[in-house]
Amino acid sequence: MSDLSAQKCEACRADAPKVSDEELAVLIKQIPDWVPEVRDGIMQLERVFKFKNFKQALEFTNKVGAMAEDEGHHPGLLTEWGKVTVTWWSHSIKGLHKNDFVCAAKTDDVFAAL
Ligand SMILES: C[C@H](O)[C@H](O)[C@H]1CNC2=NC(N)=NC(=O)C2=N1
Repeated sequence: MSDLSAQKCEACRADAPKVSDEELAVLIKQIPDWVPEVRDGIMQLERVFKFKNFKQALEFTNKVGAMAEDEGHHPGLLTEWGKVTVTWWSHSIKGLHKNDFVCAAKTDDVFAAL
């Protein structure tokens, strides 16, 4: 468990600050497999996880979904044969909040524990 994944998501209101470029540079080092990407003008974190078949991909998807419900913070999840694309961003601020880095780290932990 990393320093990030040991944290809990906090309530994120519309006026919460987005992670700055400097903060992003520090945080991303703790989740090196995630790629920051701007989509539809919104900065997001994305990682593709590979599996042997659809069943394993779906099992991972459900575990990430359960973690997200527990945190009250929800990702984009695209489940396909042999892969799941997970995308984290904060809808309320249309960008990245610390919560997204916490949940990306927790997603890594879910994968590592399979
Ligand atoms: C009302 C509810 O708490 C909010 O809509 C939460 C739920 N999950 C969320 N998930 C994400 N990724 N961003 C949000 O802003 C968000 N808001």
